[in-house]
Amino acid sequence: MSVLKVNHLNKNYGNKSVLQAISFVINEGDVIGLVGPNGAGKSTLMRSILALENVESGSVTIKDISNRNPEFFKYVSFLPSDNYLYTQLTGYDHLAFVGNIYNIEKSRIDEVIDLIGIRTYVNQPVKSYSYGMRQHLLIALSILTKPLVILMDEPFNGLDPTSIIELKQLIRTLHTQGIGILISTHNLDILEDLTNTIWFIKDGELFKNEMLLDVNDPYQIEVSGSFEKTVEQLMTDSHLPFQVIENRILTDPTYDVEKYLECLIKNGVQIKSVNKSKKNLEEMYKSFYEVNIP
Ligand SMILES: Nc1ncnc2c1ncn2[C@@H]1O[C@H](COP(=O)(O)OP(=O)(O)OP(=O)(O)O)[C@@H](O)[C@H]1O
Repeated sequence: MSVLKVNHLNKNYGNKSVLQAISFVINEGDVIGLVGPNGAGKSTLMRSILALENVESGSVTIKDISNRNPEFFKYVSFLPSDNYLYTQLTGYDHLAFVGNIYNIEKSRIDEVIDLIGIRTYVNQPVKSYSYGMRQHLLIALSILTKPLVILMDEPFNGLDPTSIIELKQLIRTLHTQGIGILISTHNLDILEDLTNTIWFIKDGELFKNEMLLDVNDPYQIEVSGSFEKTVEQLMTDSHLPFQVIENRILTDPTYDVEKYLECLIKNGVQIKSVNKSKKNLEEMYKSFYEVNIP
């Protein structure tokens, strides 16, 4: 079910168009990676969704409630890349403050403290927190209201490997609870681990990854079982170009995949699966943004 709807958003800074007719929908449980080079407009998009920017045109709604209506913020929360915390106050003060605004029970605050694992320091002033501890508090604040959608701007920055693993796990848990998550990050490896849905921003336009799947990508044929000749030998005999990686054969996209299958089946090789081989995200990024590294 669709939750957040962004319709035809346009945003300029002076004469410069930063967002151009951006439209999309975030559905329940979506985990979407938002990728683009520095200055591409990722933060501007998030800030525009949250009505922190005046946009030229377009609309943003959740459950048909506009982002111009304060009720919108019951359902959407933001994990900012900048650390907006009051250093004299404790972590608990922050949670209680937000809890007060939204009438949240103390038991929910306790639940979140344990879920995010900040119990040992939540009563200390934020000025004594490390960067990672502050990030954990921001994450706790972002889920306190049980939002339907969370926007995360560079959530992995400054986290140690343990915290990265924990945050990835938390994102997976939020996903299973049906929360839609839009994550802006430069960390392609982490993103690739979390989701297949990657959106690229380029020159103010949004490109969804479905558009980037290349019809010329090779197939991967996974095989199993024992056979007289090695798979390498079979492929060589068939004069079909191929690569073998463990028990997977990568086809040459200029040849029909059926030819490979015919040859394998004829020789008694068991086919476990046939998939379009997805380029890894770094390769997709390089080809989309025309990054040439000699
Ligand atoms: N307040 C502002 N006034 C004028 N131009 C701005 C302002 N904020 C952002 N911009 C410009 O808008 C464009 C998009 O910036 P934005 O911060 O959204 O990019 P980003 O993709 O989040 O970049 P990064 O990966 O570096 O965080 C950039 O060209 C930037 O210079």
